[in-house]
Amino acid sequence: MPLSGMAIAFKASTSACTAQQLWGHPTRDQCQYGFTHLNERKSRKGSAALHARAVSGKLDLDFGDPSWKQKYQEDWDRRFSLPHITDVFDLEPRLTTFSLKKNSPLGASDASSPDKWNGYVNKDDRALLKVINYASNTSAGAECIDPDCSWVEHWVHRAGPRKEIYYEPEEVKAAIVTCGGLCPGLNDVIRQIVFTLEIYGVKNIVGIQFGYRGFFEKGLKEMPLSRDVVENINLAGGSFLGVSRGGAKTSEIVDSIQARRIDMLFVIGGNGSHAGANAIHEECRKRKLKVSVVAVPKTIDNDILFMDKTFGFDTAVEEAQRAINSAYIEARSAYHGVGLVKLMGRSTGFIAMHASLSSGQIDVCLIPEVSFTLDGEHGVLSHLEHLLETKGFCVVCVAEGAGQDLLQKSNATDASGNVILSDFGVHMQQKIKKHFKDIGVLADVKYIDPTYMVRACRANASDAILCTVLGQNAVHGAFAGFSGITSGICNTHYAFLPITEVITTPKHVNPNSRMWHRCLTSTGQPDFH
Ligand SMILES: Nc1ncnc2c1ncn2[C@@H]1O[C@H](COP(=O)(O)OP(=O)(O)O)[C@@H](O)[C@H]1O
Ligand SMILES: O=P(O)(O)OC[C@H]1O[C@](O)(COP(=O)(O)O)[C@@H](O)[C@@H]1O
Ligand SMILES: [Mg+2]
Repeated sequence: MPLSGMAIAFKASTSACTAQQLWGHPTRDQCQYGFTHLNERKSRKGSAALHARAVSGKLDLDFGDPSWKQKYQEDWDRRFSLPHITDVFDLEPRLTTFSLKKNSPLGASDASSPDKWNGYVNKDDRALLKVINYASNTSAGAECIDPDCSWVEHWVHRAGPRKEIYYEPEEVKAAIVTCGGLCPGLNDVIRQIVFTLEIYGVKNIVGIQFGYRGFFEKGLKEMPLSRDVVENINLAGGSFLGVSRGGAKTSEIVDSIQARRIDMLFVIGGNGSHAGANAIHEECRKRKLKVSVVAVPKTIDNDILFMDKTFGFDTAVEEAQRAINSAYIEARSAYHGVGLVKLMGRSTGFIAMHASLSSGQIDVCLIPEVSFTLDGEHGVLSHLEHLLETKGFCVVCVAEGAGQDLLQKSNATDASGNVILSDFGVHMQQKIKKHFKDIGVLADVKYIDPTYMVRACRANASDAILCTVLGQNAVHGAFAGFSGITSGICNTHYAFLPITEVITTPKHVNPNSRMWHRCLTSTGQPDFH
């Protein structure tokens, strides 16, 4: 039943559990290292009962209750249900205009013909987020909910094109914005969003320049986008639209969305941009604007919850390896050479860990999630001494956010409110130089900081594919009527998730994960305590 003009009727109230309520949940510290975090509490009868704390912000489980698992899963399903424009508007969908069958497209002209092409994702299709059944909570990397570490299903919604859509493509104005720091693959995502929108039949596509700023800063004009315009933008790094930090004025942004008559907004960005996208989505709902806000997670830091990886991360690791290799060559070729490389990752050590693992040339990898001491018998410096003595050289990789407890804290923040960190790379370089000078041992320290080189490059093949899929899925999500969602890869499957769930806290390296253990096995570094 095609719906011409898509008349809009508002619903009296939104669903019982609104995204606003979810957004109000307290930060879940357990998300850092798993889904849950157990704390022990005395029950009224005096026996010790284990309760899962804050699994859903409010859920308090009693594992003595035989239905705890059902309650947990119901809560999970509620949290991961996708906000939809029909939560606010009474709307009937129409058959999609997206078909890859060139001679028999679905849609008004062909609505009655049976569609034999199984190219659509059913609204109830889901993917399992976790597949390991941990036999014990002492298993490596175990993420347990109850003391027995019972198997619990965590489902997320499968991404992809739906057979029914909630927008008339010819009437749609779609906007794309890229926010935060640069990341390899931004242009690939922009390009695929434009391509896919055009396949649906959208004619009015614009780019918003320089992040959220483009919505309100005078002089920043919308950029008309089409296949012709974006055809080759993936051949270069950076963002064709420009990026920026700061300027999070939600009401002004939504005023601008309203004035420009934007129906779909695609936000490509990291944690901060996602928080912004969700605020825009909420404000649009409040103003009863039929706008789908769909995000695509971007960050070389790979710190977005539930995602296997974010686009740009693979490329960043590959580039980082080049810096590590140079540091290795310098250190290897010098008498008592010490190569030191600082890699991005303000609160997470994913790039440092993966680049250390992939290069195989690192002796010491230091990340924010794992504390260490520099001085003393068990400190990093004494280990470097040992390495110079035994193998004659060494290579150290540090993540930007590592060792912040050893440095003077600064209260400075960037335009987006992110804390500006003290430079641990420079500190480490000075400490190494001073240490070897003090003990009278020659050390030739070569420090490499490839920070911006790592993220200003073009996406590699694997990231280019990821960007392609995520960009396409973002458009499918918007046409399917979702808003306040993001598109990601979760446990090897492409999924839609509510933004509220992915921004509760940044994802971190789990020091008890097999991956970190593999990194330690590879570097051979001891505990620095
Ligand atoms: N909590 C928030 N609510 C609304 N907007 C935000 C929030 N945090 C950041 N932003 C905005 O999102 C944009 C990108 O944020 P930033 O932290 O710089 O990058 P990233 O999205 O990569 O994490 C900026 O314009 C910033 O003002
Ligand atoms: O110097 P800039 O542009 O503020 O960027 C530095 C930051 O960018 C990052 O890559 C993170 O960027 P995002 O927040 O955009 O994902 C951090 O690792 C680093 O601290
Ligand atoms: Mg960020």
